[in-house]
Amino acid sequence: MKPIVDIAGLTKSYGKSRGITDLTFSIEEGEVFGFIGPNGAGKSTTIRTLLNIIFPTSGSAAIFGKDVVAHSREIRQQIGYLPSEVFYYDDMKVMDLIRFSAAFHRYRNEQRIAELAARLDLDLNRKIEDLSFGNRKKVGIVQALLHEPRLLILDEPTGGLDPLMQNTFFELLKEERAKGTTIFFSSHILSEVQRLCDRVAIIKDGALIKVESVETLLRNNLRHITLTSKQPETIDLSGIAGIVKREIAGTHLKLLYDGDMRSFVQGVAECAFQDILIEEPSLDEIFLHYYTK
Ligand SMILES: Nc1ncnc2c1ncn2[C@@H]1O[C@H](COP(=O)(O)OP(=O)(O)OP(=O)(O)O)[C@@H](O)[C@H]1O
Repeated sequence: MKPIVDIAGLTKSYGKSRGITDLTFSIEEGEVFGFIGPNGAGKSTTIRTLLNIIFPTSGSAAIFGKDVVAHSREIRQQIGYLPSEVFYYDDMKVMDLIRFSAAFHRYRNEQRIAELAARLDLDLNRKIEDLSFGNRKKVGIVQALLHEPRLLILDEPTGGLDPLMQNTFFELLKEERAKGTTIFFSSHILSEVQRLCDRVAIIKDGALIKVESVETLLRNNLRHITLTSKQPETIDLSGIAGIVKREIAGTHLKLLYDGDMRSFVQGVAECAFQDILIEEPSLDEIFLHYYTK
């Protein structure tokens, strides 16, 4: 079976400024595929090139087996796209904007619009200009989902949504996935991508670092561990394998640990400490530790 998104040597430079360089990867039908990288890595540039909003400098991309430049309009009909920043004609009512979008996709299902709006707690009768950033994002989500597209392309979709709304949004995506919709989802938050995606492409400085299954990514156990103690220098962790970095700051012993958490907890159980904090490392640290050696 042909991939639903097929990117080959895709390069976009903005004059002197780097955009993306020689990206090659593909997404299979039905996959939830994460696109992850720090700010400025090139995620939006890739997505905007796929949508033919900007043109590639070299290389090519195909969606549904069709070249994205030559067939952009017909491709767009079957895509739901949520841009990272949503700009609208402020003077319009939410409902009018959504109907306009539905008409572009030749989709008539007022009930689906009402259902999505209710799930997201979005008032369809408000004017766009009266909406907060988060509520504008919800309008974008309804627009992206309403016509039940074959492929959803979401650029940093959760920005501006509060945690409760993020949960609702993830529920909606799971329902779409269950219908067989392919989802391409960019983010700089690893935990968010882990929550939903089957595979991820990792991008940094405009170049692809790796395409990896989330399962493999999760097998990486890198964690920040902070032990609080009156005398952190007396804590003896010599019996624990996998401590990558160790530093003392005041009453804190800060560790970067790459190993089995049960072994760590067992090893540290007899030590004199008052508190323990275990945190996920930043994406940059994961890149540094696993991918740029
Ligand atoms: N219109 C533009 N003109 C010039 N340079 C640009 C333009 N858009 C993006 N760039 C540059 O291209 C690179 C990739 O930017 P891009 O917005 O694609 O990254 P991103 O991964 O989406 O980041 P973010 O998470 O901050 O949105 C950056 O160095 C950025 O400065």
